[in-house]
Amino acid sequence: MKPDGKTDGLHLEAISIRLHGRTLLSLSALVRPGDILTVMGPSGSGKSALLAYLGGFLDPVFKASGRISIDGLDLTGIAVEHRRCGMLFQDPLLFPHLSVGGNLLFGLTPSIARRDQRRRMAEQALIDVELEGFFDRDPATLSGGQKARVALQRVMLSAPRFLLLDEPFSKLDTDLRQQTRALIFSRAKSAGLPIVLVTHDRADSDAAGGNVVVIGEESSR
Ligand SMILES: Nc1ncnc2c1ncn2[C@@H]1O[C@H](COP(=O)(O)OP(=O)(O)OP(=O)(O)O)[C@@H](O)[C@H]1O
Repeated sequence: MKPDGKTDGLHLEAISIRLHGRTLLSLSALVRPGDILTVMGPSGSGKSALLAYLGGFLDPVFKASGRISIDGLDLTGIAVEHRRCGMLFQDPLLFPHLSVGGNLLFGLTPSIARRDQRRRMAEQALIDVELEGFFDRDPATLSGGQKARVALQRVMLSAPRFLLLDEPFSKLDTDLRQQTRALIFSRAKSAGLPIVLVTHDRADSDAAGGNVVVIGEESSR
């Protein structure tokens, strides 16, 4: 419990997103550390807009209101670069001009100044996802699942306060999808991070623990 009397976690209070005068979504939720809130809804219902609002980079064409806080810290007015929110997308979006290690070092906070220390952290992050020895590899030579694991560790090294996942498993085939999902969920749980997950797949929401909000139902009818 925080000094302001609130429970730890990501609080979404009376979030509302509008587009051209129409309310796309309204929601309130608490996502506790290590828990996952799954957001589902038809195409165009505003799932990505919600993640963008939580991350602090919503296109100004949308009008949004509501309070976002994490562990009692109000994030609503905080700029994207200071929110410390980790994002994973459908595509792992690894930088093609950097090695796997370069991608991981990109995620590390500059406050960890010693180069050897930074490298050790990146190497350990690779070991943690069974990619030992991949530091100097070109990301283009990695499989989809390996790229997803590097993207996850780049995010984790940036010491996020919470994670936003926008269909990060949808391009992986079934087995790999299951494996990658389990890995991401267990890493987030052990780090005590709240997750907001956007997906179209019931298997994802079941694996995430079944805490689901469905948005945009009226607009799909
Ligand atoms: N920059 C923009 N300018 C105007 N309209 C936009 C913009 N970005 C998205 N939209 C519209 O806002 C609505 C919500 O879009 P959003 O991408 O959040 O939906 P979504 O639920 O994530 O869809 P999908 O499941 O297809 O990814 C849609 O009607 C979309 O066309």
